[in-house]
Amino acid sequence: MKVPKAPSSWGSSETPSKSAVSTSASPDSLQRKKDRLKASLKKKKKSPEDKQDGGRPKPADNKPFYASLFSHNPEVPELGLPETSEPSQPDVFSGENFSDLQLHPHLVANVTKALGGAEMTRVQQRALPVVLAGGDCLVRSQTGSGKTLAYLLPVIQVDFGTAVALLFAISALLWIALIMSVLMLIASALLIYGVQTASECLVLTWMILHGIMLTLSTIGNLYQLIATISNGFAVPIVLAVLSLLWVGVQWYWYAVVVFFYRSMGSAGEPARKGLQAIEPPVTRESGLYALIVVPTRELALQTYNCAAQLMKAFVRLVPGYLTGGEKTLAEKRRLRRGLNLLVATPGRLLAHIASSRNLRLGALRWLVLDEADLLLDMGYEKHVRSIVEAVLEQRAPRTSGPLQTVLLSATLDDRVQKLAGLSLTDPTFIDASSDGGDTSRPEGELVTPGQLRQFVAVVPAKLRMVALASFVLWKCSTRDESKMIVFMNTNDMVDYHCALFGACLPGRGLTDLKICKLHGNMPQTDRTGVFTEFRKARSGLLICTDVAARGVDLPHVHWIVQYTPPCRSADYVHRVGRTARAGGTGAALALLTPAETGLVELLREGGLSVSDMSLETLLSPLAASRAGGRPTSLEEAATQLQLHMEETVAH
Ligand SMILES: Nc1ncnc2c1ncn2[C@@H]1O[C@H](COP(=O)(O)OP(=O)(O)OP(=O)(O)O)[C@@H](O)[C@H]1O
Repeated sequence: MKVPKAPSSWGSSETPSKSAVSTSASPDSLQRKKDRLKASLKKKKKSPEDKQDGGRPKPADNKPFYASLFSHNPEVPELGLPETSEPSQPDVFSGENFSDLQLHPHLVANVTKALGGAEMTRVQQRALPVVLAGGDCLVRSQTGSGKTLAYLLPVIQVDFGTAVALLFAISALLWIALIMSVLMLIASALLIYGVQTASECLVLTWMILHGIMLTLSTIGNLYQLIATISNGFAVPIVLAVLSLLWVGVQWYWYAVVVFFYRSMGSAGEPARKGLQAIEPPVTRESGLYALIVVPTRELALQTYNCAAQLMKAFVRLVPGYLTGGEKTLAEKRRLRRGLNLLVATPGRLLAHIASSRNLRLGALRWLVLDEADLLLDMGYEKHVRSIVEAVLEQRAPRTSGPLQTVLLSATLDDRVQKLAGLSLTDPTFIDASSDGGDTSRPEGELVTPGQLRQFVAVVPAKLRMVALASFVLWKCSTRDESKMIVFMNTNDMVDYHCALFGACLPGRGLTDLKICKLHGNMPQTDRTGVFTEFRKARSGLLICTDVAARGVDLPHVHWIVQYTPPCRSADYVHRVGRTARAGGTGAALALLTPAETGLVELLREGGLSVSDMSLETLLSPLAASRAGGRPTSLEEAATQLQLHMEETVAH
């Protein structure tokens, strides 16, 4: 495999030179190794080629080859962190079920099936009633706590009020009566054809009685007519009332039957109607009712998939998505055919609002701004403002009713509050980001799932790549914990390490490990392919930039590794939030150079509990392996792996 050369900005620190000194980190062992190495070098006479090559030794004659990985490294500071910390129990669930909210049964069934459980998370339990009631809402919650459903369910759902439930029960009973009547008709037909049994005699009796009632009713109506004509009073009034009641029952019956037919796909009058309950029924021609704006393409695709799954039972409703990187013409075609719910990234959405006649916002009832702080971080502030303005301008409130806006954000800084001021009217603030929804929580406090185990390892820059390779070999060879995401800061780093690990690691026992990459410089089709594939996979290694750090939901990820530290402690929280989602377990490791240990202090100040993972622990899986049929030391094993990687790059 062709491995790109290391980008110059970081290549020097990532690719140690091959010199002939090997030491370990502690001063004593360092000295011992130096002595041993000097002794072995004295025995070896330098060849002319060695001299030409700056005096560097060559890995010849089956002699062990030492690189300078363990020498001239800066001192690793003592962080004073505990070695391990016990993860706490997941605190994300509320103890209440989706069915407690009287959502449409089809929707509850869909959600329960999709999630494999019916219990709501805390943010869902707090936000769903507010959003269902139709009010604007500002939601803050920890990563992976299920915010998406907190707004998607009310948009799609139909309220199932008590009165409606009663009517539904009555209509079910009348249905039973109707079915019985049909059965009786069939039975009487059989009777006419000469088939007689005891039950058919009963049917016959019922039919005779029914016939008598109908006859009496007809006579009564006739009598009423005659009596009215002859100016009588008492009898005609009684008969008129009875007649009216009878007509009323007939009409009620008719209404119930009609209602029941309609309720096969929907049910009743909601306090705030979801898409499925709007009258006249929403079809793809009805226009756009719900608009969800998200910052990244992956998140758009993921939210669209979630909506499409929930809307499965409601065949008339059509969801869609618009993201940058897709073909505009295909998107225009999709818009022309009609969509009721649209998930979009801001840039492409605005382009369509400006240029596409088929994207009309006049009927819009729901506007959702998801990951609002990231939208602002990514420089979409102007876009979002223009989108909100276009919505307010194009909507026809008289026909479409009030606009409901939901804004979701991990942080609530001034910028987010300004955006909330622009788009929300008298919003309810829901903070489910900490136990008990403590809204007095300081803004700077970092919240990660309690069940997430977090580690930092201080690793000299030269050793970072081999430490990562060793960690991947260690964790991805065990079946239980073999889905891992590694975050790096640049696209070039992702390309380089993905190609390098893809070439080197399979030969070291990870033959089945799927290694893939994701960054913003890849074609959209590749990005979508990788995202979809890694989502479905039970194991694999994804090397990526922060394009996958926010909002994306990649199930069953066991380890998050931060190969380079994030720019802000909030970004650390988002990265590690790709594991231990929705009450699941997970672990995170940040590799820091001695110069980067300031992050630990930031995390501690933010209230996070991180443990120490030593370099020896990281490399120990290599030392346990056998090279050339004999056990190797930790340094030798690490050096061999490093050289293997260097030679792969060189050839
Ligand atoms: N009630 C629930 N029970 C079990 N799993 C759930 C529940 N609600 C959501 N999930 C699952 O939790 C995962 C995270 O959900 P979601 O992506 O909505 O979280 P989020 O809060 O938006 O995360 P982030 O902050 O990373 O954007 C998804 O896989 C989703 O299917």
